[in-house]
Amino acid sequence: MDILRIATAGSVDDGKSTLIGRLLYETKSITRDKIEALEAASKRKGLDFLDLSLLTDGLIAEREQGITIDVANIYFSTPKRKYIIADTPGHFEYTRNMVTGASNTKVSMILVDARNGVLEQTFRHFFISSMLRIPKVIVCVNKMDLVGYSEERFNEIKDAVQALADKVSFEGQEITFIPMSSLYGQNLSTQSTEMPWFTGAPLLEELEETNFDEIRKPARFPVQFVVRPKTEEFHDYRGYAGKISSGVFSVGDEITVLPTGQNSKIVTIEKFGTQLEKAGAKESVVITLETDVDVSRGNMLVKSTSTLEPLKEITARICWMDSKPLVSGKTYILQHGINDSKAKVIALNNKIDVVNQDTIVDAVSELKLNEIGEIILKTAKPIFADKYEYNPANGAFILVDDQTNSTVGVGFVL
Ligand SMILES: Nc1nc2c(ncn2[C@@H]2O[C@H](COP(=O)(O)OP(=O)(O)OP(=O)(O)O)[C@@H](O)[C@H]2O)c(=O)[nH]1
Repeated sequence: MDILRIATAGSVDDGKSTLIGRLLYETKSITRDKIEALEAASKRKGLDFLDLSLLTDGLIAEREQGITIDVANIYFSTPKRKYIIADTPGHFEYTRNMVTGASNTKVSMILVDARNGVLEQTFRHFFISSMLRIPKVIVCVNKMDLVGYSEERFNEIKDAVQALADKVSFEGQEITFIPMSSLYGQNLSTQSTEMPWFTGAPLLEELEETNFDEIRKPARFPVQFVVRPKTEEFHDYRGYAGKISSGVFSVGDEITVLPTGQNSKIVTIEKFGTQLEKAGAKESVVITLETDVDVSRGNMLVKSTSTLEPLKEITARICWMDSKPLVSGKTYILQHGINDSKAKVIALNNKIDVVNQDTIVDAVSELKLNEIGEIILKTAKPIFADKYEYNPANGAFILVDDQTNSTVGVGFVL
């Protein structure tokens, strides 16, 4: 069954947990015992209605103990498809956690509290959704009950968000606006009774209708391990084990080994002892080749029809995650898939001005915690990355501080 992966974002108290909780409730994704636990927990809080926000994360017990979880994947399904919602609270975690699932996140839901309208966070979330090339953004204008279900207020917010979108969205990105009340279930799984002026689809229908043909991505296979059994029988065997990062490889495909540029042909693709005709992104396989080429851990096999140029100088957009700022001239460890290399920041081109909702500020001297900017890196070893825009699965990397060993930035190749 088709799986749709959704990222959610909003500011504190916009009603994200309530929205997701209600979506689970209305799609009957919650078991009877959980509803009973929810009723009891709501009652203990002195509420005379179901506090659906407690459902999110499926962590009622933990919530009661006051434990907060920074990211949770929530699963539910309808007869049509399965859904995975990545619920992430702050903007910082949002960036980091979205990056890991970014290449297959198809929808980003951005919540706006109808009373507050557009905030700095809205711009940030919009910007990140666009930067991550998420094809569809649904702007959920929530708490419409608190503004009298006003069409005028909805249009005001819609215009303001559209103005942000005009600045940062990419060609082909779809943007949809839905006025809703998560608390009262207006425009969640059914058409709102309070907002007859809204002619669009409710949220669930919008999600169900979302359809993205997986664009053909270039085939990339980072070699994690060379299989060379030391027995007589398998004396000549050479298998290359790893996880396909994007695209599809088939038996008979002409491939090129990076960085050597040697060419060969795929003879077998094996997965857990089964021979496959072809395998695609995220599958862990062992590939054997027709000729004896020089392949070692960290090399990459690509289809010869869509090979790539190894990079030693990388222009990238960086989200900075460390309290110590990024400065020009400093050297970090760049980790791209299973490969790493020393990388020196040779230029800091610009940064995003979130406060003034502008995309570019030139001539910057540093990138502080949570700032996003464009830099140029020089690496000691070649990196086999695609442009993120062209192939997200092979276009992102992290920067690690070699002193503290912590991840200090996430980068997207431009
Ligand atoms: N009136 C009204 N209140 C809502 C609506 N949606 C959520 N709320 C209330 O707003 C408050 C915050 O809701 P949550 O769902 O916890 O918000 P959140 O965005 O998940 O908040 P964090 O978990 O702190 O990020 C709660 O008191 C909800 O009951 C709505 O549509 N209308």
